Amino acid sequence: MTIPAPTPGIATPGTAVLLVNLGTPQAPTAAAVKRYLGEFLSDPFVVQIPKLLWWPLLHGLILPLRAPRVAHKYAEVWLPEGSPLAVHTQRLAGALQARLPDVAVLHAMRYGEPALRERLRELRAGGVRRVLVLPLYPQYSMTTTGTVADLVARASDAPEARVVQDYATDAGWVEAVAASIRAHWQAHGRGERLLFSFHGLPQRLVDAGDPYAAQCEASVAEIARALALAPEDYVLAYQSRFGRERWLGPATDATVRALAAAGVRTLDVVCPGFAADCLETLEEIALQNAGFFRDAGGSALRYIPCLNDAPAHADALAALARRELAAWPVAGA
Ligand SMILES: C=CC1=C(C)c2cc3[nH]c(cc4nc(cc5[nH]c(cc1n2)c(C)c5CCC(=O)O)C(CCC(=O)O)=C4C)c(C)c3C=C
Ligand SMILES: [Fe+2]
Ligand SMILES: [Fe+2]
Repeated sequence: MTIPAPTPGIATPGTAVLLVNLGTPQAPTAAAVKRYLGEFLSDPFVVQIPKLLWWPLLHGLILPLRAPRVAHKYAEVWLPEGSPLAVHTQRLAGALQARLPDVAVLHAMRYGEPALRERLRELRAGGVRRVLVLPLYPQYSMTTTGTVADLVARASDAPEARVVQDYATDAGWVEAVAASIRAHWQAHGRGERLLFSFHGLPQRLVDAGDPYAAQCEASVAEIARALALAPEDYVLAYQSRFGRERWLGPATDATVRALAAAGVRTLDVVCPGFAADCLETLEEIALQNAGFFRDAGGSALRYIPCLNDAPAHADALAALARRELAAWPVAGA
């Protein structure tokens, strides 16, 4: 880890910005997926089943059955440099560092490597006194941002920390997403319909007060406004259901099939809940759901990539970080 020498500027010396993403396996193999999913699905913020019931089910049934199947899917989207989620997250941190020369910009993962817990320890040991933690989830959920904030709050040997809660309607981020959609239309022509697909969540959590669904709706409303879309131009759906209980709806796969059955031939899909392309976008949307659409009579599902390390994305997040740091009073200053 290199921490830049203190220079006068927007931030006090000893300040860092830490981008945090979910995490991903180290390799597209069943063993690596088992290790990663084991940690992820053992987090009580993600799965709320009592440990005594969940543990045997997870380790006896779910991981042995799911890991080989999911490893095969990872292999289909794996990049020469590694897992797409890891590669794009690391590149985004680099792009942010170039825009914030006065602070150290690093990335970490909530599950797997580089571990958030370890990063916080390293920052403190490296002389960083304040860290702005920026979870790469535009919309807040207790299962994502919530568990990052919980780990940060419990980390005793960490710098003083602030956690960005969400940026679902941040003007810079909204414009970056809208610009990526415009660029896609420019390159490929405009599809008959635009589908906004977000990662799903158990309905039970939304009913208990998780603001995630409301924030997804707010993001869509702002992006639609930026693009001057009419209500009939677009739809919102939720993907990646896991387990048997009811999840937020409508489901992306059912929506894609219904649109094709209703006569839509070209469908554009964007996933504004994901900062970086990953298994859920590159495999589930661009491969699997594209197949569902064709099988139901559609001609082409055209996937619009995540913002990844696009300049407009890095600009928006750098501006967000600058604002957060400027609003953070320095003790004794
Ligand atoms: C109870 C299960 C899950 C909840 C709740 C959940 C919420 C949630 N997840 C993301 C973002 C990502 N999830 C990803 C993969 C993934 N998610 C789950 C389960 C839950 N997610 C599983 C089991 C998996 C692994 C893949 C699989 O086995 O199907 C990823 C991709 C990771 C990668 O390596 O590419 C992301 C990103 C959000 C935003 C969210 C709540 C809003
Ligand atoms: Fe997930
Ligand atoms: Fe999935």
